[in-house]
Amino acid sequence: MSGNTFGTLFTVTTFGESHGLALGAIVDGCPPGLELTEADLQKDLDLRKPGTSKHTTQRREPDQVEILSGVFEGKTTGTPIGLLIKNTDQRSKDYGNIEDTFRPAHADYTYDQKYGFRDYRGGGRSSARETAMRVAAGAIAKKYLKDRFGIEIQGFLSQLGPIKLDVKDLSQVYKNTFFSPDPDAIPELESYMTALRREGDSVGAKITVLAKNVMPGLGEPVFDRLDADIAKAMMGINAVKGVEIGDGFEVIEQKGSEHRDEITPEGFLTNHAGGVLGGLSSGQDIVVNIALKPTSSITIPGKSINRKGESIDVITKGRHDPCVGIRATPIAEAMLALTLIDHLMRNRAQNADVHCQTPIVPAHI
Ligand SMILES: C=C(O[C@@H]1CC(C(=O)O)=C[C@@H](OP(=O)(O)O)[C@H]1O)C(=O)O
Repeated sequence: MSGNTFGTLFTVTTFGESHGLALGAIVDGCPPGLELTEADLQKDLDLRKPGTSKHTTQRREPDQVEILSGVFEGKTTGTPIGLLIKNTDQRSKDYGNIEDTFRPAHADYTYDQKYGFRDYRGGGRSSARETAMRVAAGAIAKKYLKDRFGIEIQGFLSQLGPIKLDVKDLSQVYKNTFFSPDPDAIPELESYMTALRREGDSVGAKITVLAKNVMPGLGEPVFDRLDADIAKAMMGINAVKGVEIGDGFEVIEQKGSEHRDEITPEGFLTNHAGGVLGGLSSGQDIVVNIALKPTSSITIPGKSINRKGESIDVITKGRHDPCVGIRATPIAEAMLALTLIDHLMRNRAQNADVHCQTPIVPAHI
């Protein structure tokens, strides 16, 4: 394996580079009989695609997905689902000066060290453009989880640089290009981003993703605990530098009496654990937070070296996101959906005939 396949029973293999002909994926292990059309995938792809706001990259890609196989008469057949998105707006000349130099904080240097050379056009395989395929595959997982089990996945922007967002109205998240759960904060986000763009700089962000109505018992201790696999899924997204489940790093200062989620027959009293106990889903909401670093492609010159190892100043050209976190919500949702569907399949394979005598406790009172 060389790192381009995710999952064990429900698998996604992606291929493609930012400036190549196309991006593609093979989704294997999808149960048969799921009603599926290209529109189901396009909805999420349209949320992620570039060029929809002045605060994201100005590259314009329709990200029109084609389902090549695995669906017949509107339903999945249980055979591999082939997906394709053609690249249409490559501008490779912007990368002429990147061929022999390494942008600080980008994958340029490490790709060259590992492979000896790289497709430098648009970042090649290391480009966040690759995440389009995860979103397409994740939309299949989301649909199955929702249609068959009522599991709902919802993400939102919870912080952009210094601006922390309150969760005021989750129904507004997909109606604004920031994925903000606080519509009142949009003017502040707009002016922050406008100033940042003028400086030619970039900034980090935090995304929260929730999964509701997950049944207890998903996850495979000890190495494939659900939280461990969620962390792997999230860290595999470009620019992600941190993952927290539930209270995350806040647990450091908590006492056991504060942190524990007490259980009553009517429901759990709190959810500090973020829906995972002992590496298994508890039936409470799964709560994941991820930290995305500031985009490395910025127009402020920075010190680096060329391929000969000589000192140079790098100036990045091209069309880039000043905050990759702005478009990361659908990507994080997709990766959580892919992790959950894979564990659902795995749980079904081993434990379909298990009966636990204890009733399932509601997620919360
Ligand atoms: C194209 C997308 O984002 C790209 C992500 C990206 C990078 O280095 O990650 C670099 C830019 O590519 P280009 O210079 O070719 O425009 C972004 O536009 C996308 O998300 O679909």
